[in-house]
Amino acid sequence: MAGTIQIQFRVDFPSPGGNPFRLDVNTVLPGRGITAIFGRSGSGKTTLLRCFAGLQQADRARLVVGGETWQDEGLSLPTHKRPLGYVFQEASLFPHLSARGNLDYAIKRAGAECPGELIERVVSLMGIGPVLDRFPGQMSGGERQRVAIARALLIRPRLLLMDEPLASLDTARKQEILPYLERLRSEFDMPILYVSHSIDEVARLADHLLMLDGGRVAAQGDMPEMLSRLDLPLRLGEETGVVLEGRVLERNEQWHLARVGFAGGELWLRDGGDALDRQIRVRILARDVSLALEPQGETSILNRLPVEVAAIGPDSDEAMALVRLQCGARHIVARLTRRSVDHLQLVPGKKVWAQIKSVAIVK
Ligand SMILES: Nc1ncnc2c1ncn2[C@@H]1O[C@H](COP(=O)(O)OP(=O)(O)OP(=O)(O)O)[C@@H](O)[C@H]1O
Repeated sequence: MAGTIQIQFRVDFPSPGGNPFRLDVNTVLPGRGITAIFGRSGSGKTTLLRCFAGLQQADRARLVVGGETWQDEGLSLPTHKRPLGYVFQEASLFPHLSARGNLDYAIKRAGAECPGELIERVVSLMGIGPVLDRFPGQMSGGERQRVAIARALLIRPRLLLMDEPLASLDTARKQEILPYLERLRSEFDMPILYVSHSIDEVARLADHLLMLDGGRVAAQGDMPEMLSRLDLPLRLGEETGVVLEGRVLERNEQWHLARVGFAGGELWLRDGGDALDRQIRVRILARDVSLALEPQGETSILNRLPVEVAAIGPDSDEAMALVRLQCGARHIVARLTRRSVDHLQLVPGKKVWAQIKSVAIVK
């Protein structure tokens, strides 16, 4: 299984008088793209990343990255011999060194060849040219974090671990740094494991989603598909929704709208300035989807799609229910009152019309 990441970790934290915790994970992850690790606080996300890095002792451990065994019975590469980058919530830069000094230090420490071209490429990718001579105390939180990511990239890792890299930043700084992470995903062919609490970040960045619950893998799979499942302990409440990947088919200048095609049909949405044929991700929140039995007449709603009820599940709010809808080859989710589900006599297999109030481009 070259090109994959095979993991098996078992860690026990005894807790005298409290609840002991066991991380018990045995799975295979994709060897490319961004895998988001998602789960409630205390589900074991950081412990799992620490196992990857060899920072956490495990009772049982096996780690094979792209065909290379980093850990198995009788073998455990020490942390500094594992070709990985680790980015934490707070950029852990040396305060007495400039950004450039921090990068040089990391390169020397890794003892690896680091060609000038790679340094230039990484500095430009992370947009840190203007701050190279500044010290961490003279940079914004977002700039510091970009330097920390650049530092991780310069050791030419085979795997990048990111533990809530945006969690300490305010919303504006998060928005500023997200495009850099997208470029990182598209320009560096390296698997990234990305721990996040934020479904917005997951929707925007992830290709694959690993859900942890109580130290175990609750589920994993393709990110858009995972977000449409009702059987997972995602508990996103108002933020429940799906992500669809589509292509810009038409841009209407008069109305500033764009027509986007996806595997389940077409949607009109506010033109986000994306060029024709460009691949984009859109997010449809379940609360913005209502259902009708007939293709109704006049309405202000732009998007109305024929769908089939695939499943009905509970919501975190007792008055509400989630309805998973098959829409061509994709799924969308509607959040309705339980009364409406009853009133429309919704059952799996029933054909209805989904009216979508708002579709947002994920950016
Ligand atoms: N060194 C340790 N000794 C004992 N228990 C620990 C240790 N490290 C973590 N734990 C416990 O293991 C469980 C998982 O912790 P972990 O930090 O991996 O969770 P997490 O999913 O990353 O949480 P959060 O989202 O809050 O960061 C928690 O119950 C935690 O208290």
